[in-house]
Amino acid sequence: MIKVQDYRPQSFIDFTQPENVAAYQTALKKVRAELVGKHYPLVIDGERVDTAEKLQSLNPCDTSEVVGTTAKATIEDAERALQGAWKAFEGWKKWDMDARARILLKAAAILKRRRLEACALMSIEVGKNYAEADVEVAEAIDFLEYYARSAMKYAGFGSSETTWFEGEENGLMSIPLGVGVSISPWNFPCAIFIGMAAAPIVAGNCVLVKPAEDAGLIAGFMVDIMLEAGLPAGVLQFLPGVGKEIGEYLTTHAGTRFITFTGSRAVGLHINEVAAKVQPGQKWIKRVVMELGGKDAMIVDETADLDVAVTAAVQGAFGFNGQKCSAMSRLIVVDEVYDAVVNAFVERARALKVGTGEENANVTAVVNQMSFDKISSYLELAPSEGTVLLGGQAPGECGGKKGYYIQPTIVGDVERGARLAQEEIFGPVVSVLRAKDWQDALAIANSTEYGLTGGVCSNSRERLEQARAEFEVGNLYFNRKITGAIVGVQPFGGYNMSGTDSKAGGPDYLANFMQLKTVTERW
Ligand SMILES: NC(=O)c1ccc[n+]([C@@H]2O[C@H](COP(=O)([O-])OP(=O)(O)OC[C@H]3O[C@@H](n4cnc5c(N)ncnc54)[C@H](O)[C@@H]3O)[C@@H](O)[C@H]2O)c1
Ligand SMILES: N[C@@H](CCC=O)C(=O)O
Repeated sequence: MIKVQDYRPQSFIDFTQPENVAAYQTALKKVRAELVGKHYPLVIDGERVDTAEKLQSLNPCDTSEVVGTTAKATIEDAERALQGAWKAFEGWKKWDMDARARILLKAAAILKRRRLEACALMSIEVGKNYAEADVEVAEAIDFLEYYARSAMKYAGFGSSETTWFEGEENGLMSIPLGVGVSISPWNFPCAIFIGMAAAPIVAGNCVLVKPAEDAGLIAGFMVDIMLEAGLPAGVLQFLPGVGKEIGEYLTTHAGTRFITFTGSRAVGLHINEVAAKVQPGQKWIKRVVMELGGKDAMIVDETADLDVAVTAAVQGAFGFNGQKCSAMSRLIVVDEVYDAVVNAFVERARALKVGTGEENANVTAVVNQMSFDKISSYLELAPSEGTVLLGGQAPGECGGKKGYYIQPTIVGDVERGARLAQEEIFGPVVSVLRAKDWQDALAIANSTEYGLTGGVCSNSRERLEQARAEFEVGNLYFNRKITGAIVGVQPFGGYNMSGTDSKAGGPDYLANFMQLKTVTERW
């Protein structure tokens, strides 16, 4: 058993302090000097492997800038990585749990030292402002620290309780699954990327990690940290590439034991389907862990503190431009306070500054052309589905820089069945819905197929308790924003079409990557 203090989440950097802003700006300069323009090859069996074709990472806030490149894995690379990982698994599965956990703790220590570099890189690569980048890197450190400690409870024989039976020893062993594929999104390209790799790895599995096409550099940065921390060759195979090519190949492959996927509902459901089909030579049912999208709502009733509600709405809707699965994309307000809440919400949102991540703007550019086009199409739809109260334009430039800029947008009086109220837009666009009363508000909140995050701003104990029981989401928040779950504090994940409710950063998350063996010895 390793000797560590109890897990405590990282605190966040206070960017109201000028010295912290100055430190961030120094890190931006360092990253511009040392990491921008860098190329990350694949890592297969501990070797750096380059490819003829490359993937480019563009700065979304200034699309004339190529931030850097990664290799682009081919099917042959994916096949080699899979075979190599199975070889590495033979050794890795025999490591003591605490020895594996030490590698995560060492990686966390390195990341703590390089915290601002990781932040600055994300400001440039995906347009995160300082606080959003910092919260994410803190989460990445937390995942490493938390999963290292969680692993302890699965170590050895008898890690789960069984009932005593006279004349026998009975016990449960948690054993790793084998080799899996981890496919991650671009919106939390540091924390989710590393959390989805570290958890199966510490449990004794080997993992092929496929980062999102738009955020390969921060992924490469994190892989370097894991290797520096001492991860043996083949345990983590780094395979930047195209989802439809190598992602499809690996999720279909007979040799893939498990898939951990975070991304859109459409891709997730497709993977779920192909993974369910047994391929020739396949000897297991693939384990699939899915974290998908959301259409998350916050309700404000007539008993709420309106200032608390409006602050929560602005933070939940526009943090990282609404590009969070947890983002408040529906604000449901009871009729009695509708005008007061909506007017205050619009005024607060109007004050948000649009600009680059490096300038620490409140709202920056969305990640890529595809997102820009998709969000723009919802902006075109908006006037026919409600009243555009703020924004509504996609200028595609800001301060003389061409980028994927969308104005923070609020659309009032959207009907519950409208596309704006049902489909995940994944940008700075909020639909406001008017509810007759509290019961109607709760019914509206539950009228989607998703079930990820939700919130209630109310001072009615009875209603909060009703929401606790009946609001159909995996993460429910009262009288605060509905984003920003902290590892170990608010285990995260949704149900219904939002995923398999696997609860990243929760006490049982590692069990997703293990199987149990019951062993009985008659004395
Ligand atoms: N529930 C959560 O915890 C959570 C967290 C973050 C993001 N998300 C969701 O992720 C989405 C945004 O991320 P995105 O745009 O990167 O999602 P996406 O589904 O487009 O892509 C996610 C990953 O899947 C890969 N991929 C694409 N097609 C594939 C295929 N056929 N086979 C295998 N892999 C394939 C991509 O290359 C990428 O790495 C949103 O819907 C958001 O809600 C959910
Ligand atoms: N865990 C993050 C959301 C991750 C999805 O994008 C939050 O709680 O806001």
